[in-house]
Amino acid sequence: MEADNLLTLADENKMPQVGFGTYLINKQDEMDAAVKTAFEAGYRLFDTAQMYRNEQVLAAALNHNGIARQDVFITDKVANENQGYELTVASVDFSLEQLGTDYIDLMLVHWPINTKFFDTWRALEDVKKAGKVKSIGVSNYNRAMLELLKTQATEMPVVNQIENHPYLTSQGLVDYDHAEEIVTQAWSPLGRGAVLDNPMIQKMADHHDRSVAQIILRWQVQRGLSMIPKSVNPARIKENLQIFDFELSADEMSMLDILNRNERTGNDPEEVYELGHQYR
Ligand SMILES: NC(=O)C1=CN([C@@H]2O[C@H](COP(=O)(O)OP(=O)(O)OC[C@H]3O[C@@H](n4cnc5c(N)ncnc54)[C@H](OP(=O)(O)O)[C@@H]3O)[C@@H](O)[C@H]2O)C=CC1
Ligand SMILES: O=C1CO[C@H](CO)[C@@H](O)[C@@H]1O
Repeated sequence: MEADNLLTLADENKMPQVGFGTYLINKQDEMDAAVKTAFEAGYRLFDTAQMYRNEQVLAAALNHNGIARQDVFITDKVANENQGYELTVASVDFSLEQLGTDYIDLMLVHWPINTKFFDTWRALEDVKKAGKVKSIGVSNYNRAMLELLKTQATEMPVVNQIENHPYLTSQGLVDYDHAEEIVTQAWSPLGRGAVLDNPMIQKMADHHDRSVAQIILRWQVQRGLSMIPKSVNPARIKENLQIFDFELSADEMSMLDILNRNERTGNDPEEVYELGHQYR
């Protein structure tokens, strides 16, 4: 895979820092158009999940656009309902079928669930050993969950995909991930639009002649995070990757850092861990 801005993961695999989120893109024509624009704009990472029910749609879109498997990095996630040892292994096989491939670049545990915690991870370690996935990671894990995983894991996750944007900076977790050589990857990096009308970020955007989204994504790049913004709008798909040709000052970075409100748009990982419930 040739791509700009590759990060080297702890297992030595390479992953693009900015990827393309596909949640809620389920119609084939919409996926075809989004993948075309994204690939042409330079995206090489595509983020899907068993829960999104769009693995097959994504694979078809790559085919329809003549994009070779080895030219992209595919992230997938084990759905809550598929957790546990046997179900996880079977679900990875099903995902491979849906994606029409014999390997997945990065497979994540979508959410931590107390009763399935170690068995699901052991299954991912084994499917990696079997060569079905190149790298393994987690999503929505806090520090305590990562510390717990360490007590029994043979190998640790190389990526922790978490909700992260200016209203939910989770700096303590980001620092912990970094110290443990785990790449923090921001989901909903634009807070699903919730941060886009912030008047202070707008002033910064005006100063740089950029959009608010670009300022936020650039802030994440300079914090060292990976991110997977989603858009179906061609202009927005492109602008979300045009963030490597300008820089925010230390003062601008600090200003964005202090906007944190610990405000989630999605589920609280601790609640999911305890209750093992499905998504809201
Ligand atoms: N691991 C997990 O538990 C989770 C993972 N994810 C992953 O993260 C990806 C991204 O998160 P998502 O929740 O989609 O939220 P995002 O923060 O990426 O925001 C997407 C929303 O912002 C709009 N948007 C995108 N770019 C711009 C822009 N430049 N200017 C203005 N509006 C913009 C989009 O609309 P439009 O399409 O019209 O441009 C869409 O409504 C998901 O698609 C999924 O792959 C998401 C949630 C949970
Ligand atoms: O990946 C995801 C997409 O969004 C859902 C709704 O918030 C999340 O629960 C899920 O983790």
